[in-house]
Amino acid sequence: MSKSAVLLLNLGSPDSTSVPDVRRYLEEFLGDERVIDKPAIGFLRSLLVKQIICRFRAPKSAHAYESIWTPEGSPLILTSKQVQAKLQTRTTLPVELAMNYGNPSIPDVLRRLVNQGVDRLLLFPQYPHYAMSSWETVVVKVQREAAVIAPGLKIECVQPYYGDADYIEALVASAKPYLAQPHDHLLFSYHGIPVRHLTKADSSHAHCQVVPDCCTTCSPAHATCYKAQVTRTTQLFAEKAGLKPGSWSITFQSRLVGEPWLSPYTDHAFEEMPGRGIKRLLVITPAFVTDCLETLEEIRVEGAEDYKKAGGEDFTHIPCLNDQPVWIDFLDKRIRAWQETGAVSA
Ligand SMILES: C=CC1=C(C)c2cc3[nH]c(cc4nc(cc5[nH]c(cc1n2)c(C)c5CCC(=O)O)C(CCC(=O)O)=C4C)c(C)c3C=C
Ligand SMILES: [Fe+2]
Ligand SMILES: [Fe+2]
Repeated sequence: MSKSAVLLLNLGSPDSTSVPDVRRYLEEFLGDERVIDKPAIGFLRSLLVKQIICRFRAPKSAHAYESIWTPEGSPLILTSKQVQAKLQTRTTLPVELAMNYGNPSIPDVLRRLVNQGVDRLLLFPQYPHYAMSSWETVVVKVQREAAVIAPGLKIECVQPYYGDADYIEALVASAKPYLAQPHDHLLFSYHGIPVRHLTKADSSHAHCQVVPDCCTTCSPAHATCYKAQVTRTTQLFAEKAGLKPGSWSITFQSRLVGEPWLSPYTDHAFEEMPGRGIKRLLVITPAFVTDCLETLEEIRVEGAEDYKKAGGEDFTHIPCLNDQPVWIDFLDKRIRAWQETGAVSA
């Protein structure tokens, strides 16, 4: 008899905030050829990542992690485990959790599933949008590891759900109490990626950044276009929440130096918005379903500080979906649809 299971996937965190642990984590993460994909020659990339980026970045990142760390560890891992536990109370299928980098690791979880006799697995990336550096890399990693550890395992994968009506409904419901507060503007701050990753993901090389208004002009390229997908999430949110035109905008955060990343940049917006009369700001971060370093430190701590320094008065970050009932409902509904009909998209 066939035995199915579900695997929740997210990015991962270092094991601790010590500089060696953070450096090891960054080396694994940034050493991924789908995250930092230049230079193309493997050993040159490894040299760049290990010797230059991680060496200098690790102490700064360790310090940032210290500011958000909980007594039980990384907020991203802790919340992901809470989601796993809550979801497990809703379904008879085993629900597992793995991180692309660090622990719980993909090979460890695959071994456990094989020992339980699981032969059909639903991957559920905790990323609403496709990006080579997030959705694609974690799915490819599971497939690559499974080919060795669990060659008989049938793997299926929930497709990016950036436009799924249930996902938008969950996001709007979670934001509702904050939208009811007096505010001047709602900023959608998405994790950035290098612009080059967009054009690389467009296999036609004839749409993204070529066609005017490429992200709102219908194209098969949108199946792998991060910018088109975050634009769609935002438009659908604005419609569902009844936002007034001009009362919201999109920016991109968390860029590294060295090449152009998606713009406008979130940190620039925090600095210039108060000068335009935006004194009460709401920030939502839908690229992350779980609060993590990038939301808790970069937005809630650093962002609020920069915004207030520039003359802003009131700054609120709307928490990610985390383990809120609306998010568990969404995950549960998609898992049931797969169990009943094999559907991996809405
Ligand atoms: C080339 C660099 C990076 C790309 C491309 C990138 C894309 C990307 N990342 C996420 C989600 C998360 N990123 C997180 C942290 C983080 N991201 C980068 C770099 C790139 N990300 C770095 C160096 C770090 C580590 C922290 C730091 O040193 O600043 C996190 C948080 C992890 C945590 O432990 O809390 C998440 C989540 C997505 C969705 C994405 C592409 C869209
Ligand atoms: Fe990132
Ligand atoms: Fe586009």
